[in-house]
Amino acid sequence: MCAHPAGPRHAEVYPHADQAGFPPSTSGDLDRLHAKVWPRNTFRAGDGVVRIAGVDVRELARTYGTPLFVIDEADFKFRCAEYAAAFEDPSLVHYAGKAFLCTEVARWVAAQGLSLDVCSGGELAIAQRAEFPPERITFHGNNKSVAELEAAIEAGVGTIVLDSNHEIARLADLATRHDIVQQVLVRVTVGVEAHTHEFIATAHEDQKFGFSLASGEAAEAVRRVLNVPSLQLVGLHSHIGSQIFDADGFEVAARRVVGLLADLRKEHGAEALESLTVVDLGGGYGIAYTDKDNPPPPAQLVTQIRDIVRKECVFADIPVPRIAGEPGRAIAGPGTVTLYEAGTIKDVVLGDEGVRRYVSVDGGMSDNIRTALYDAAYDVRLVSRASDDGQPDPVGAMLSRVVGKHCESGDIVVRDCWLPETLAPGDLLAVAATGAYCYSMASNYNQQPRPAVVAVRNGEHRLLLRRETYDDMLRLEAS
Ligand SMILES: Cc1ncc(COP(=O)(O)O)c(C=O)c1O
Ligand SMILES: N[C@@H](CCCC[NH3+])C(=O)O
Repeated sequence: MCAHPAGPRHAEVYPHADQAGFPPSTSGDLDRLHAKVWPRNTFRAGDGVVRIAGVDVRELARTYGTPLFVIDEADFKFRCAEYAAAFEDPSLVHYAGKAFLCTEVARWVAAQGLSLDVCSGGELAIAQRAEFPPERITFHGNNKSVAELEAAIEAGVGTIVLDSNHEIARLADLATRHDIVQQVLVRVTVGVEAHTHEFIATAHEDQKFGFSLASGEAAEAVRRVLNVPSLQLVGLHSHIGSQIFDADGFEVAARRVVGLLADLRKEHGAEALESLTVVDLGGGYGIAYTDKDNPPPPAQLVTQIRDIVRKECVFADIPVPRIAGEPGRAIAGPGTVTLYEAGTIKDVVLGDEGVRRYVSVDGGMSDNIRTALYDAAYDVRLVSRASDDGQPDPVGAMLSRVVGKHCESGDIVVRDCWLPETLAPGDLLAVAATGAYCYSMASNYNQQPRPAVVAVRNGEHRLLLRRETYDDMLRLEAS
């Protein structure tokens, strides 16, 4: 064991330590749970063991096994309420179910008065199972199938966001055949380069979503919709990307959408656009994955966006629309952690570059693909005990890499982090802020069953999704 985590040994052995930030200088630092990164109701008790909403993580692991997604229910609901207040009307907040959706979560969202954004027949099926009020459902997607569109109509989905000319034709036909008038939004590609990872930016010209504003496609889509009696245009939509911290991209998007609105009014007149009362600026609100991330509070960002829309509308002399949004990550992400059990631990000597400690856990890229896909950063902590285990000797910190159990060297959960030198197989690790796009992007790679999901609240825990079994996977075998 080294004398002190910040001692010279670490500077020599880990020249690349800056990737994980400075080494923690005390066991307290190693064990710290930064408030902006961890679920609101998480704390490390005097015995060193972490409780989430009053529930001991060891009890969760014993009861449900690991890997395990643990949702702080109150945290999720708090964030729903925060966005409802920021948008000044809960129904204008369309929780993006792609971040994470199961029946119980859909019920929470419904009970909070929020609307729900679904982007597939499968997400719609969960919403229906939860008896989510259909008029508060919005259906998204660049390639909704005819069957999905039909299911949406039959479910009475409130709005469908149109994404292509083929879809306008398909939906017009289906709505006519069902003898209904379907409310729709037109998704506009505003040409914004959002400051985020290339794979999660969605409003630059060269990608698959929406109708281009610059080329006139968006205005042409509106013309088409206005000519179809079975479709009613109720709004314009824009989504610039995901994990965005600053308002600049949203502001440009808002300005361009309002500009289009003004042009449309000139072209078609106020009466023809009477029903067009909503501008939905999508989701994308960023969250803190590590203590280096500083996302603005929802109210601040939403207010900035709303102010821009109002100002632009006054300038263009058009009525101010209702402003809707679609936060997914910002509601589901921060309140969930993934619990893993540490397995094999290897110290790999990197020549002149020191040693890298590989800590393997019992999950990996099958329950969190984000590190491999987007080079995402996460905060990970030992949670089943204090680093020093109550002993007086200071504990060393090892620059570590938390990896999964898959046959893939890119199977990394946390690329660089400091973990106690005393970490041993059987210890529990928790990775913070895994509520969005981890379970929902999970796979069965290497025939790994998907983890269970539990909710914790007021010292109690309950299962939301059970762990997959080998039988669940084998049931697909046709012979
Ligand atoms: C149309 C649309 N709305 C909302 C979201 C949710 O985004 P986020 O989870 O970043 O808030 C997405 C995903 O990026 C999306 O594509
Ligand atoms: N799945 C992405 C975000 C894309 C969201 C859907 N458009 C992520 O994990 O960050």
